[in-house]
This record gives sequence, C-alpha cells and structure tokens, in this order.
Amino acid sequence: MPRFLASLRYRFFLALGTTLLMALAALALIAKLLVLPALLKDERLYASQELDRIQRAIDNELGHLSLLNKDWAVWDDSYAFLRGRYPDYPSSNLTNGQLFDDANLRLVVFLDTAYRPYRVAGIDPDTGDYTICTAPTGACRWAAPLVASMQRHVARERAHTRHTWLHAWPTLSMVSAWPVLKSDGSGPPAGWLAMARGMNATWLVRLKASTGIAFTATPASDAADADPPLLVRRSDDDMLATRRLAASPAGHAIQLQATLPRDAFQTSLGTFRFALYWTLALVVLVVLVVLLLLEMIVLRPLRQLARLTDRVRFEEDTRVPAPLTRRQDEIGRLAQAFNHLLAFQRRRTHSLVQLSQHDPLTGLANRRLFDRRLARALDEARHEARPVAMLMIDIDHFKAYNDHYGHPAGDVCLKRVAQAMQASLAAPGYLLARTGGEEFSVLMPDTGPAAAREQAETVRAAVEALGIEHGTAPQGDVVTISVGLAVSTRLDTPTPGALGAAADAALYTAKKAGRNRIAAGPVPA
Ligand SMILES: Nc1nc2c(ncn2[C@@H]2O[C@H](COP(=O)(O)OP(=O)(O)OP(=O)(O)O)[C@@H](O)[C@H]2O)c(=O)[nH]1
Repeated sequence: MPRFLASLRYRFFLALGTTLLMALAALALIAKLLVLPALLKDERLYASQELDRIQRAIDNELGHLSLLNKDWAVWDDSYAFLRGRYPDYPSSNLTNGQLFDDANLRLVVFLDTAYRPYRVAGIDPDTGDYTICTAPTGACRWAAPLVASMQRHVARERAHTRHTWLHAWPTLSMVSAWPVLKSDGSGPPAGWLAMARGMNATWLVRLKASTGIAFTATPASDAADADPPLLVRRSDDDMLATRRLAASPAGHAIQLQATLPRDAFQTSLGTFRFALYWTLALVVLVVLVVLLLLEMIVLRPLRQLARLTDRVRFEEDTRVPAPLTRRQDEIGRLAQAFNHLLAFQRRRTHSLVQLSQHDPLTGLANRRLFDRRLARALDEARHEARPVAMLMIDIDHFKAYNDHYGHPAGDVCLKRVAQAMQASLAAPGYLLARTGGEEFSVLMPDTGPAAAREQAETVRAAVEALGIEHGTAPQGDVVTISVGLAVSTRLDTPTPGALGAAADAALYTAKKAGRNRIAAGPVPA
C-alpha cells in the first residue's frame, strides 16, 4: 500500500472522493439517458401539437369554404343556371368583385351531371385577370389542372354531398364541391358547384395571425422527396417542424414548415442544469463537511492519543487530556479506557518495582535497593563532604532459635525484630534493609560517628526490649542483635564495598566480643 494511504485521512478522502465521482457519473448518466431524452420527447410533442394547430386551422378554412360553397350550390338561381334557365346568372353573380375579391376565391366551376365543365370562372394567378369560359381552355386554360382535380373528386366520391380537399399543383389551393340543389335542398342535382381558394401570401398572413405560428406552405412531390424529418433543431433558439399534407393531384402534397421557438426546452434544460449544479455543490459541500468533522471528531483525537502513547515511555505522569475523557462517544470511551490502562500499568509497574526492591517477609528494602541508596548517598557525600554511617545487624544465635521454635516462629521473630528496628530509627532519611537471611543493614546519610553509635544503641535496645523469648541463647533469654558500625567522614569517601566491609568487620568484632553489643569498625580508607 502506498505510504500516504496508510493515513485514515487520505483513505477517507479517497473513499469520499470516489463516491463523489461516482455520484457525478450517475448524475451525468441520468441527464444523458433520462432527462435529456424526456426533454427532447416533450419538444417533439410540442412541435407535433403546433403542426396539429396549423392543420386544424386549415381544416377550419376548408369548413368555411365548404359553407360558402353550399350557400351558392343549394340555391334556386344556381340550380336554374345549370338547367339552362338563367342565362344572366354569370353576369349577375360570377363577377370579379362579388365572389372572388370579397370571398377571396380563385376559381368557381359549374359541372353538369356528367361532371363536364359547364362554366369556369376565376382569376388567372399569373396575370391576375378575371376570365370566364365554358371549359378550361383558351383564356381559362390556367384553370385546367384544378378543374380536372374537381372532376375527379366529384366523380369518385359523388355519393357524398360535401367535398373538400387540398390541391398542390401548379399552385396551392383549398377546394370545395357541393351538388347543386334547389334552395329547399330538393333534387335531383342539376350538377356540381366547386370553388377553390388560393393558399397564397394573403391566406398565409391570415393563418399566421390566427395561429400565432410562423410557418410556410409549399408544394411538395411525394414521389421525388423522401419524407422529411419531423423536426430539425437548427440552433439553441429555434427548430424547424415539418409535416406533409396529402393533396391532389396524385403524387403531390403540401409541405407545412413551422419555425418554432425552443424556449420551453431551454427553460427546462436550464432548470435541470440549475438543479444539477446545486446538487453537485451540495454533494461537494457534504463531502467537505464530512471530512472536516472526521478530522475534528475522530482523526485529531486519535493522533492526540497516538502522541500520548509515545510520551508515556518518557513521562511518568502522562494522562489523556480531560476534553477527550469527558466525551461521551466512542472516542471518549477509548480515552477513558486508555487512562484506565495507563493507571493499571502504573500500578503494576509500581508493584513490580516494590517487589524487586523490597523483602516480602518483612516489607523492608532489600539488598538491591539498599546498595543503590548506599551508592547514591556516598556519591552525594563525596560531593558535599558529608559523613555517611552504616550499621550491619545480625540476630544472635538465630539458627538455634529456628531449631528450637521452628521456622515459622523464626519468620514471626524476623518480622517483629524488623518492625522494632524500623520504629527506632531517628531520622526519616535513614533506610533499614533486610540484606540477608537474619541480617539487616541501616544506611544513615549525613550522620557522624556519635549520632551513628547512638542510633545503633537505640536499635539494639529496641530489639532487646521486645523480650522475644530465646531459651537456647547463651548470652541471655531473649532475642538480641549484634551491630557493626562503620562511618565515613573523610573527604575521599570510601566505595560502598569498603564501607560495607568495614561494617561487616565491626559486626564480626561484636559477635566475637559476646554478641548483643555494638562494635565500631575502623574508618574505611
Ligand atoms: N525462620 C527463618 N530463618 C532464616 C531465614 N533466613 C535465614 N534463616 C536462618 O538463620 C540462621 C542463620 O544462622 P547462622 O548464620 O548459622 O548464625 P546464628 O545461628 O544466627 O549464629 P550467629 O550469627 O553466629 O549468632 C540459619 O539457621 C537460617 O536458616 C528466614 O527467612 N526465616
């Protein structure tokens, strides 16, 4: 594992960073696979609905044309005209101003019952001239395609009374046809009256105004062009929606093309982006806050504990800081447990130190501690030119005591003697130690020969005063001790070994002299 990954801080950073990236990828996927297609679908639906509106407007126009057509077709005058009984009908009714200008018509055609043209009247789209003929020939030749379309429609669907359709060639028109009946609607039909209205610029302006949609209507050839795409998004601002309407003659169509704004799409996209960016910002913020809280609540205390663990080795009274132990959470419990562990370790260390430096029977210092203190005392005495005194003490005829009273009684005796000697020490700085089986030593720093002898006598007397019965002792009937005294007073202080040897020699002298006494050794060199 790379070194920096060993830190929890970086591992959390990496994990949260990865989570963040995954969230980003998920959002991008959601945007690409769900949101954007839904928005585009909505836009397609909107375009289709707008084209529907244009188509409905055209249907309305056809309806109006059909009503006008019916008014003229179901009329006694028209009926009489087709029956040949009203020769003045064209001059009275099919004049330019009355029908073609006011009703915005291009062509009016009467067909007889065999669908043959009876009268053709209209405005030539090329010249703008009004023409009226008995057939679409000569001056009315321009009307031939429309007349043929009218003939075909009426002949094919004569069962119907109303006919409306769109015509695409050579110019765009909407066409209506009705059977010519008497004003009361009775028949039989005298023929057919068909009317065509040009889908010209004027018509387009009117329809644009009524729909509010900017569009064009152009002739198209079904055979030549493949079906155009419904929607072409030309820019972020607008799109081109296209639809073809069936028209006559066969193979022709009218192509509607509406230029539509993309406001709704852009607004929805903007809203989505806004939500997306805010979501991202929030996710980043949450990650940063989590990292910050992690650092403050978990990682920093953990580092504090780690530093504390390092210090424990060098500073004895190290404790976990109170703010950590006061916490009620897991870190607080860890800090409290850490403090308990420290206290437990200290107790154990203390008891181990005690065990290693004290005698388990009497509780006095043992030889190890005594030797260390003696060396230190002599060291200090050497620097400060002060005296150091030492007593070496041995219980008299203790083997005989053991043999007579038994070993357990010997132990009790040892303890009582130790307590008595301890109680008799004059200064708190004096150290009494059990340095052998029934051998004791006293270290008396800063103590001269006189005070040392006085203290030795006090110790001896204290043991004798205990009055522990010792029936087999040659020197009396109670337990006594012999004391060897050595004092260092010279500037060249002796070594611990030399002082100890002097005290030992003095003890030997005391034993030799009859026991239960004190002997002072020569001042060691
Ligand atoms: N009960 C008991 N006896 C011990 C202990 N340690 C040493 N002793 C005994 O102390 C006795 C010491 O005897 P010795 O060294 O022969 O000397 P002594 O009999 O005291 O005679 P002097 O020293 O010459 O007066 C031995 O019998 C040891 O067994 C102990 O911890 N408990």
